[in-house]
Amino acid sequence: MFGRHRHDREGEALVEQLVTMWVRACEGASLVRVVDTVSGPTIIPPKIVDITLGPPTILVVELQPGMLPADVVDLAPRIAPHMDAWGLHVEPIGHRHVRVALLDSDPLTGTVPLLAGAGLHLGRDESGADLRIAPADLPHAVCQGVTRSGKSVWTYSLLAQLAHRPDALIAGCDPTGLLWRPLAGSRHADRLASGLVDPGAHEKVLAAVVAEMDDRIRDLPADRDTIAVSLGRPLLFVILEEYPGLLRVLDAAKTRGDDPGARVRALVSRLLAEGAKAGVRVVILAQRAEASVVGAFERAMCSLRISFRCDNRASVELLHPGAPPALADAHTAALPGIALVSRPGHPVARIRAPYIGGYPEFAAAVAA
Ligand SMILES: Nc1ncnc2c1ncn2[C@@H]1O[C@H](COP(=O)(O)OP(=O)(O)OP(=O)(O)O)[C@@H](O)[C@H]1O
Repeated sequence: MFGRHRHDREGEALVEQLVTMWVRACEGASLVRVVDTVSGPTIIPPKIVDITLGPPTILVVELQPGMLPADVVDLAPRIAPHMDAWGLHVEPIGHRHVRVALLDSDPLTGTVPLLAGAGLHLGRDESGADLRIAPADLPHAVCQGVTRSGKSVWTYSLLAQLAHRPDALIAGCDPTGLLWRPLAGSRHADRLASGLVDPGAHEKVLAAVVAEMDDRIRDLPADRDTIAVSLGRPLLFVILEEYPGLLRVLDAAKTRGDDPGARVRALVSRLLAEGAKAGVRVVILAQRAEASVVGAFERAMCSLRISFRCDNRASVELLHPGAPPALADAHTAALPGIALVSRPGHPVARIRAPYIGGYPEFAAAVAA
């Protein structure tokens, strides 16, 4: 029938039990193909073709015609309890099979240390794999999460990894006034605007970065459409901390002849639209990536999207349209540091962000 990697009697009984549970769970969750036969409709669930007893127990499952791996992912929250599992980790194998790991407990419960390495360490997924992206490969990003969800800690880890890289410069706006304090006097300081005492400082910084981007594009050799990142021309990471809050303050200062919020929006739009080829990467941070602030254009430009705990399913769907509803609902109760990540070519995934510590550890890492 199929490979069983524990050949004792107990193993045989377990395998049979798992097959029965799988069939019932798939029937209950409607993960079945219905075929009309002479004796009436017949229900056929995806077929288990291999079982490796764990923990974690791994099933290799052949999908029925018309099914996609994403169908199993979507229904996993309904199937898992009936397989006596906390959850299922589903990975496609080719087009017709999936590997289903039965998880005893949330694999993201433990803290993940920030690990040094070539790419930026952005988190660890449910299979234990670290999500690393080389700085040059990082697309524009948007990160949301309600208060105490772990957004700041994730930002601290990102900045700690960028602060000492000779091929990266940090720029941007921090209306809270805390993020840039440890970078005072550093090589990044010229491009950082902090606090709200002088809201115009944020526009000046963004205008300077846009001017730098224009210079870089103007200087592109005839045979290139993207700049070569070098120590002389490092990547420019434009971090927009609490971007909606900044825009609210600027919009409140709007007068008949002056609209600073519109100008800042226009500068950020230019960075998003043209920055990638000039070595500019934008990271938008918000409690909620509300449509009035992070509109369709901004979302389309930010292909890395990270959501820490959100207050409701609709907030999750702002950045992860098409996420399984059960996953989006469960994310409203996520622990601090646990996020959903969407990026091109990958299904939405749960990760645990690396933990660098609190503000003192961040300040020490950035200043070191
Ligand atoms: N990756 C993580 N691993 C473990 N614990 C974490 C992680 N991220 C955050 N925490 C815990 O959650 C707390 C809140 O995190 P953080 O300050 O980053 O939230 P926040 O979303 O930025 O909230 P606020 O908007 O209020 O600043 C931290 O003090 C820490 O105890």
